[in-house]
Amino acid sequence: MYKIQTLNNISVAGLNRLPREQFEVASELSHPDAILVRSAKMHDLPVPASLKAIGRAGAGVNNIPVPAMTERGIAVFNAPGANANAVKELVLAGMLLAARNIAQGWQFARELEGDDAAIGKAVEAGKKQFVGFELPGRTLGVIGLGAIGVLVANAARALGMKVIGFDPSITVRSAWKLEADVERALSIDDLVSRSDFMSFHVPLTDKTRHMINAERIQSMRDGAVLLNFSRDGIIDDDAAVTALDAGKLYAYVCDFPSNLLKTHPRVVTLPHLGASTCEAEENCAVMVADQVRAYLEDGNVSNSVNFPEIHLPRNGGHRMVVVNRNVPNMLGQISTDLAEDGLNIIDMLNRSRDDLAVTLIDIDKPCQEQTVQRIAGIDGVLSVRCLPDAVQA
Ligand SMILES: NC(=O)c1ccc[n+]([C@@H]2O[C@H](COP(=O)([O-])OP(=O)(O)OC[C@H]3O[C@@H](n4cnc5c(N)ncnc54)[C@H](O)[C@@H]3O)[C@@H](O)[C@H]2O)c1
Ligand SMILES: O=C(O)CC[C@@H](O)C(=O)O
Repeated sequence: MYKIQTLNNISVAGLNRLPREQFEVASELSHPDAILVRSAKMHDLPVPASLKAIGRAGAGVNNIPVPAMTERGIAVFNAPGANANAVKELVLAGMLLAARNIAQGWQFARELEGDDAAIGKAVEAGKKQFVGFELPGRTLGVIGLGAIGVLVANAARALGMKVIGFDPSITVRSAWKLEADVERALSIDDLVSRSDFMSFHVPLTDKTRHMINAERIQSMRDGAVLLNFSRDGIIDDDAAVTALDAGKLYAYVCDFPSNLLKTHPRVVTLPHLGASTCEAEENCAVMVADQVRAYLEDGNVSNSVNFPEIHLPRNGGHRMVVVNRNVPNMLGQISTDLAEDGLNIIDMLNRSRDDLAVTLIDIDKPCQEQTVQRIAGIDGVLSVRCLPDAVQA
């Protein structure tokens, strides 16, 4: 029985991928084999010695101390692309909210008083303050052309906007999906100086924090609109508010409210709703539940942010999963220990990523605790476990 701890509400569709006969799933339990999480911050949480995997039911992993998990041989999975359409739709809504002053107009309408004749009169007198502008012909700059950025760029093209994008590490997969007439910006500075709207779809890292600051805002077109559905911290909010107050920026739409932003007349903040659709919540939960299950049951790895992709079909034998540093002679030492315990390797696969390697070894006899201890004692081995035998179909 594997134990799975949930730190946030995880869609039932995902939890249903973990059958109750094999998985105990609860928000409070001791010695979890895996944790499923959405946005809960894990940086200051103790890490149980039993933990083998973390499944992030979403895209961003800045709430998880990934390097520390790697150091302990714990796999971290996310759900790439599973909520991208949900975010894209909210970004499109955000552009319209800003361009048509929808939030401000709605607030005005909610505060109207008097009988309907009085309201009608106030509407006609007041509406001129909410005159907006249309999207076709305007330029959208998209920073980060991954799962979300590509969808946003293509949707904006379909709305008649000119689109320029910047992503120095764009994948071939994303490049194939991108509409051919999305123009490549030479740099962030090039992009910000030519855009009417800017939308950010990058992870929050030390390199992307405050990627938009006072200096970059000064080089923007007058009346530009910023959209941040990525992470709190990508934009320097103090600089954005100063520029809004000075009339340099037209509007700021973001998914991360704060005391500074929440009541500003030119800011629309939403309570981190980017991925909050039934479809996205289900997609993310199903994807990470399947990935965590595959890793716990078979050692196979898909969509990890710190482990290499590795897939070895179960063709009999008793499987051992070794996570080790990617240094010379690890396989030599592991196979020597197996041989000394009289175990024969019938299948083996080793994959590495950066400083870490995963080795799946199928051996001819059930593995003993003493063998696990010997291999765990090899300098550079981060974790070892023997898996229950696969259920034969
Ligand atoms: N508001 C929400 O609810 C919500 C939902 C999903 C994702 N997000 C955020 O959006 C981010 C992007 O999600 P995604 O699914 O598109 O991820 P992704 O990994 O598919 O794409 C991220 C892209 O950013 C690019 N990138 C990284 N650093 C860059 C830089 N300095 N300049 C330009 N490009 C850079 C990468 O090359 C990659 O192509 C996530 O990391 C997460 O923080 C927010
Ligand atoms: O789980 C959520 O609601 C937010 C997820 C989002 O921030 C992400 O990075 O995928």
